Amino acid sequence: MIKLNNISYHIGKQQILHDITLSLPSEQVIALIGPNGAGKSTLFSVMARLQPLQSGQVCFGEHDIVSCHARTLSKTVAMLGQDNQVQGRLRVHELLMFGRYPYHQGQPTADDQQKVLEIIERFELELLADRFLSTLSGGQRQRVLIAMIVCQDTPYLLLDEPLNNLDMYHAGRLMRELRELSHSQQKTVVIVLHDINQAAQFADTVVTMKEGQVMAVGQPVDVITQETMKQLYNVDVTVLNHQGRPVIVDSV
Ligand SMILES: Nc1ncnc2c1ncn2[C@@H]1O[C@H](COP(=O)(O)OP(=O)(O)OP(=O)(O)O)[C@@H](O)[C@H]1O
Repeated sequence: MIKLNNISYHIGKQQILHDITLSLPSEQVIALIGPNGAGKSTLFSVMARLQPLQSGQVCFGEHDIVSCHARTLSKTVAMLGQDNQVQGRLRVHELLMFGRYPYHQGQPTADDQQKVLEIIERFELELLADRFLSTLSGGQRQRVLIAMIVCQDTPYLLLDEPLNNLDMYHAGRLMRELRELSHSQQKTVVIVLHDINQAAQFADTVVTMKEGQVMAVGQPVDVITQETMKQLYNVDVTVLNHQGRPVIVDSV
C-alpha cells in the first residue's frame, strides 16, 4: 500500500499541493487524472524524493521515504518523469542495464543480463536493442525509457504520462503489460493519464486531482462520470458503458 499523509508543497509563496491524504491499494493499476497544472507531476516528484518532502509523510509499504536509505528506495520505487533527457551515446540495451544499477552497482551479473533480455522481449524491443538512443523516434525512445523503469524491478512504479508519443498499438500494449505486471508480478503501478478512456479501460482505481487537491478515489465506473468530467475539465461528455467500464465521448 502507498500511504500519503497530509502532503502539502509550496514553490515560493504558491501552494501547489494542499494537504493530500490518500491510501492507494497494492498490486493495482492506479490512474491519476486531472487537468493541466493540477499538481500530478509535483506529487510524483515528492513521492519519489526528487523534490523535498516539505510536510507530511509518504510510505511505500513499510518504507517511509524520509528514513529510507537511497539504495533501498531505488529498489522500492521507480519513476518515469515527463521530461526525460537521456544523455550520451548509449545503445538501448545499455540504457536498460542502467535500470539494473541498484542491483549490480556497475557490475552486471547473469541475472541482470537475463532481466534485460526478458524486458526486451516483453516490450518488443528486439529490433531496437542495439540501436543508439539518438537514432530513435520519439515514441521508440519513450518505449525504451519505460522499459528501463520496468527493468528496475521495483514493487512500486510511478509513470508520468507514459503514453506520450505512443501510437494506438503501443499505447494499448503498454497498458496491458502494466496490468499484467500489477496482477501477476504484484507491482503497484500509479500512472498519470490524460487519455481518460485508457484510464477507464485499464485502471483498477482512479484518483482525480484538481488545484493541488485530491477530489475523488474509486473504481472507474464510479469516478469517471459526466459530473466528474465537468467538474475536473469543464467539458461536457457523454458516458457510455462497455463491459462494465465507462467510455467517454466528447459531446461538444
Ligand atoms: N518550478 C516551478 N515554479 C513555479 N511553479 C511551478 C513550478 N513547477 C510547477 N509549478 C506549478 O505547479 C502547478 C502544478 O504543476 P504540475 O506540473 O505538478 O501539474 P500537472 O498536474 O502535472 O500538470 P500537467 O498535466 O500539465 O503535466 C502548476 O500550476 C505549475 O505551474
